[in-house]
Amino acid sequence: MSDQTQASGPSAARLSDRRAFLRFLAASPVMTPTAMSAIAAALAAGSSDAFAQSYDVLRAPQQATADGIISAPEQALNVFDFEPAAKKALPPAHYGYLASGVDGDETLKANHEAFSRIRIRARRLIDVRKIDTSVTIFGQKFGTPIMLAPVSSQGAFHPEAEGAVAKAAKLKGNGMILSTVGSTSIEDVTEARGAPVWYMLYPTDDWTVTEALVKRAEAAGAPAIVLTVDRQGGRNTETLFRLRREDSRVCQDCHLGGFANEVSRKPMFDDLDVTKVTNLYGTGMTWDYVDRLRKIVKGKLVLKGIVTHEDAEEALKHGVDAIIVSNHGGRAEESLYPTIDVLPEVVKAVNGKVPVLVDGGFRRGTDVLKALALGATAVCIGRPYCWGLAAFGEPGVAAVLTLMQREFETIMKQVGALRIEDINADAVTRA
Ligand SMILES: Cc1cc2nc3c(=O)[nH]c(=O)nc-3n(C[C@H](O)[C@H](O)[C@H](O)COP(=O)(O)O)c2cc1C
Ligand SMILES: CC(C)CC(=O)C(=O)O
Repeated sequence: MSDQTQASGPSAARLSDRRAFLRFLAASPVMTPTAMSAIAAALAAGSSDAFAQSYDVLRAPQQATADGIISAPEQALNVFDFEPAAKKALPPAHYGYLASGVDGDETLKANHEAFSRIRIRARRLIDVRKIDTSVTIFGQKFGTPIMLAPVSSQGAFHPEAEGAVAKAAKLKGNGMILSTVGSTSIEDVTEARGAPVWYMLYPTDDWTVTEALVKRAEAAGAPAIVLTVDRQGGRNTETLFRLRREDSRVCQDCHLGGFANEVSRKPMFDDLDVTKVTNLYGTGMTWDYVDRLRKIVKGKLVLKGIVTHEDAEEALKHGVDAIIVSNHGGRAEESLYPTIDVLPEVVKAVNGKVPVLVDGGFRRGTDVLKALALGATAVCIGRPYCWGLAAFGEPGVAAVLTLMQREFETIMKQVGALRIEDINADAVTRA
């Protein structure tokens, strides 16, 4: 297994000093004699899993904080712990921008809730001590099938913005997709990630500008252009508006709104003449636009925001190289089906011809396994890594990625899968 998947926590140096480590464990208020002797035996046997085995007992006493909100990334038990920490760290309007769905947030909530209707079938008596979680998409190998979805304006969450995210993604082996309206240029993100990143395109209504964005992304090495197609109808981000009642300060980074703001401070539009551009979303885009883009994109063209088999079939006809099943994390339309529930119809329509990715509500390793079992090639997460970023910068993002990866590896072993390809429909059933 790569170093991308090792547990964080007490350093290797501390682990190598067995006696000090055992003294440290013995001092823990939750340590039981049985757990203590199991850990001592594992250490004596030189097991590289010693820390993993002891981790459950170790981390419990580190948790308490005065207000129940974590104050360091290593205190987190799961990714949910980062959300209140992000809320505490951010001005209300910035948190509102991150948290918001649309209308009553029904799609947003449904995305995650839907995972509990899918149950996992555990398998026994398979030697799962060594597993491989790597996945290759478009010839690019990642250490994990958990990718980072494009999230705009990350400067609103942390001064290091997408740069911090890219560094954590490099450390943990996650693929990354940069938003057109990111706070950091693709050149800087690529350097921080140490590898090419995918570029998410919001089309403008000036073809010259759109073409220049694509060319710049490809010149920076982006193997894929990800066209987001689910923001054409406008939206009502009510949670954001509610929190802005508490925080009326203007923010150039995320919620001032309007095209001028969105491009004027975003580095991908530097040096471009944007005087003719009036819109990033309501551009009247149709399948003709996909054809036009297909002709100029030299690498792979991906559509993000597909939620029906009809559109998946159409996408294939138009030469698309991959699909991301997405409802924009519940930020586009209200009352949509959860993405995990529409994934099977898209997978069926695509029939293995191109990779199918999915995002929306992924918070647990088990969520990831369920999607892969239902035919996804990889999954993307949005808000969770931004919670980590907002609360603690790069170490926060790294901790979020570590926790999800650790949970994913655990459930992979529990279903007896040694490689990503071993995860199939037999691993899940509808509740
Ligand atoms: C604050 C925020 C900004 C986003 N910005 C973009 C964007 O610029 N382009 C895009 O295609 N999707 C954007 N998304 C949607 C994500 O790419 C992704 O589809 C969604 O966050 C996945 O759901 P999750 O947050 O529940 O993981 C954004 C999401 C959030 C929360
Ligand atoms: C509105 C855009 C600037 C970013 C986006 O896609 C989002 O906030 O969901």
